[in-house]
Amino acid sequence: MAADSKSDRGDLDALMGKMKSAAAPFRETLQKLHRDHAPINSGAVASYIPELAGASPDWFAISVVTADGLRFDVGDSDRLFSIQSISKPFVFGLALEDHGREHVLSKVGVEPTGEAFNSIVLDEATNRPLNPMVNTGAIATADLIKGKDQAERFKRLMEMFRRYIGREAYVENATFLSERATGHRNRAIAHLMMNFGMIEDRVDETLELYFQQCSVLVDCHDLAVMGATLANGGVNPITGERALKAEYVKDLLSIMLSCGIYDFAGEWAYRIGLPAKSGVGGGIVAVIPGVAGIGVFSPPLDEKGNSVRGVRVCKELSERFGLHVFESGGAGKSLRDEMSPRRSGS
Ligand SMILES: NC(=O)CC[C@H](N)C(=O)O
Repeated sequence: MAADSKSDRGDLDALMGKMKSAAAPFRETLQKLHRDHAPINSGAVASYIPELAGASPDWFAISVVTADGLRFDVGDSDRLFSIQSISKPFVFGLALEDHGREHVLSKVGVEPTGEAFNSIVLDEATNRPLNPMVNTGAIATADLIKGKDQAERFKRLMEMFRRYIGREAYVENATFLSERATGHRNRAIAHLMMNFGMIEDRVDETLELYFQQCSVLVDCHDLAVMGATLANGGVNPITGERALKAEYVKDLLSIMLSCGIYDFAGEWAYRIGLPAKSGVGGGIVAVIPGVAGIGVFSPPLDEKGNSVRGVRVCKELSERFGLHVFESGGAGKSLRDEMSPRRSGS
């Protein structure tokens, strides 16, 4: 997308949150981004979970929420959909809070798989799934969530999502039941891991919890708030409530950067360079550390299970604003520093 440097500057100001009055040009940029990407008609809506097949390929939203609480929403930004795999880093964060880093890492690794999200590959040398962003590792992570019984584990999960999205979190029952009835591959994965002693023997409970976390309803704006919460050191910038201990924010972001986009993660890190997570419901959350969260929602997926429009919108935003976390300009003097009013002291 071509744009003169003057309007880029205005967009940047809005993104920086330095002047509330500069918000309008950035909103226009997002509207144009939405208009430009709406005609894309490649990709296919996920259907392996029957309930997802009813999504319209035309639903499309882009949201950005800055770490200091400015909000930008275009398109179908309040249409609810199931969070699916985007739940994975956030549940991983709760497991870290429940057990600490070393115990969690003894149960699930942090190596990219280069495999599809539902791959059955496990690290037999260390007796762990490879990372918490693929189904094996996410089921092992759900196994770690503490609670005296299933109800309490579920409540703690919902409470965690509430802190990130700033309102009560709900599971969409139809999606949950649909995946529970058809999730034979995940069931097989869980039993295989139980056989190897990678997870405890409450396998049905843990699978329920995993299917429930995937069925949490969010809209695109919620995704941006979740991303902004991570961008803001774990504190939800809209409610001011802490959702994650500050010490674990980097755990989530590093694993999102290396493993969040499955077998496209390497290319994503190279080209787009933002910690991110996608889900088969069509959502993508991306984080500009210290600056903002980005949410994109569009159900048609590419062959790797990532939203086609979502990947393209994130790529365009990253290139246009130089958002790659390793953007040249110097480690200490990066654009990110300039973009954060608090860090730059302005
Ligand atoms: N990539 C995804 O979003 C996958 C999540 C989905 N619930 C599954 O387990 O298959």
